[in-house]
Amino acid sequence: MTSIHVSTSSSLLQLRRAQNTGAAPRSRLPVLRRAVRCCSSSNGRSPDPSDAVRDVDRILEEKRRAELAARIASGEFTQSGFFPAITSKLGPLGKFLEGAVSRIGGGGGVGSGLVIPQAKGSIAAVGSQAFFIPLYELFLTYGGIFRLTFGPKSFLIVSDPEIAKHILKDNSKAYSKGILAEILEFVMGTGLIPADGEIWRVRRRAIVPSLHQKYVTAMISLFGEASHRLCEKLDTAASDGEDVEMESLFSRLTLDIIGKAVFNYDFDSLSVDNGIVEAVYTVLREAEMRSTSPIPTWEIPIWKDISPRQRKATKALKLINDTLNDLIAICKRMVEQEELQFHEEYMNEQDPSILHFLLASGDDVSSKQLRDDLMTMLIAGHETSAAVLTWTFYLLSKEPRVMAKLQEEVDTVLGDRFPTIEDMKKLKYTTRVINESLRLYPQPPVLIRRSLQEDVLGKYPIKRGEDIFISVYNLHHCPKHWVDAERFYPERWPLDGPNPNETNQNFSYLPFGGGPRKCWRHVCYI
Ligand code: HEM
Repeated sequence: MTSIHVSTSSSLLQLRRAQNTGAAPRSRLPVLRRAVRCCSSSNGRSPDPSDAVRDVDRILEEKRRAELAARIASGEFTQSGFFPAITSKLGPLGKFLEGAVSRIGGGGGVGSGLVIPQAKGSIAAVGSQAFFIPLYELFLTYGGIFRLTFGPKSFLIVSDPEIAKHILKDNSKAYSKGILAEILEFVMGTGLIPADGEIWRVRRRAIVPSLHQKYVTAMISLFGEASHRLCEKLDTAASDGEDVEMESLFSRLTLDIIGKAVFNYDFDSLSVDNGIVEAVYTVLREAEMRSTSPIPTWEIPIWKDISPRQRKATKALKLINDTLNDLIAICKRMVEQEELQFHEEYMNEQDPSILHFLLASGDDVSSKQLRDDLMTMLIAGHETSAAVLTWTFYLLSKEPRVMAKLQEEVDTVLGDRFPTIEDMKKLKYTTRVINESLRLYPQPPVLIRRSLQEDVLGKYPIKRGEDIFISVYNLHHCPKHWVDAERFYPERWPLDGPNPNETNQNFSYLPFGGGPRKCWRHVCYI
């Protein structure tokens, strides 16, 4: 059998750009919406797309960028009306900025003669694009740190690796998660992603040890089984000549995996649409809506009771919390009955989940914190992984050369087997493909922070309370750092070299963040 990761022996995944449907993106930050067509193929390799078409695309893109840069540089855009204009074009992030700006105070100038460059004007020229594209254009014009100002409020956009390193690592204690924590509070509470200070320190120390080698080994088997179920679904679609939406399928795949990996729950969302899956998506959509709403209606007491959307969200959240409570109770009973002593590499073979590890280690079952952490892992692990898979397959569909090379490696290393932890180390080119996909389309494309005290960023002093967006997308596309930055080229990192990360790339590459708040996924990143 010839297979690539979640692809199938008889399926050729041809991703094609969905026409602009105007549909709102489902996730909190906009992710790729692509349609995928499955059709039969003898060997799973796609034919070369027309070079001519690609050349035309490239020329048009270059022309569009040149025009936009010229318009920004000419001062055509005026500051008045800039915010509504930019926010309408930044998609969910833009609305999020607008909403956040109307809700929180902030902004602030600088305390010395040095003034951070300030972006001005309307961005009407950028058309209907994901928000990280206009932020990139602004970065090319205004540099590694600039201020987006809207009346008395403002945000700092950071695209400079040194400044990113300073905020994320060297002086990380001086920054909190700011707006992110405010927006996610209703769903994640003080879970590991939004938490700051002592709560974060205590919980990170409790949870990260659960990701030991034995757990990762068990998880890789789980990934294989879940991916196989997806492959079967794709094979059926292929033989029926059916269109499938890969973003949705990858979301279901990662939800199924996270459910098992974190609390031993089988969502089985690839096969059925049950109430809990819908509840998870209702809550995710509510988080997205809250991040984009200019008025926080959910804070108005009476509104919660009369708004059908609010009532639906509250009901969904209750269903998830009740389910989590049941799972905690079941797991607690298992822990009480087992004779296994807790130790460093503790793992219950029937239930290797993180929840089981935490309860066996003595975590407080009745605590809201435990639920917040479980919910955080459910959301953090599932959305990001689904988006990375979708973008990677999109890129592969555009580069048959890379696809063929990857497929050859997978066939050689795996043949017909499911992958093991040892295989992961041998899948070097496959890893580079994912590294490169994460470079071109990082998830999330921005990291959000707020300064807790005065600080100096680059040469600019900043005040306490500044809201900061570190644009990972800009860092990953910076033409100064990357040769041929827009090209999908996994070979840019030699196979016998180290795995690229923020340290060996001097904070020009940080798909998993950096410093103490880095994604713990890197702990098990092989
Ligand atoms: C390809 C997949 C993933 C990507 C690209 C990714 C990316 C990131 C990034 C960039 C951060 C840093 C956020 C910040 O600094 O504000 C982060 C943090 C985090 N991620 Fe991931 N992540 C992925 C998968 C996962 C999975 C599978 C889980 C768990 C099941 C997870 C759990 C977390 C947690 C708990 C944090 C917060 C860590 C802390 O603050 O101590 N992530 N992730």
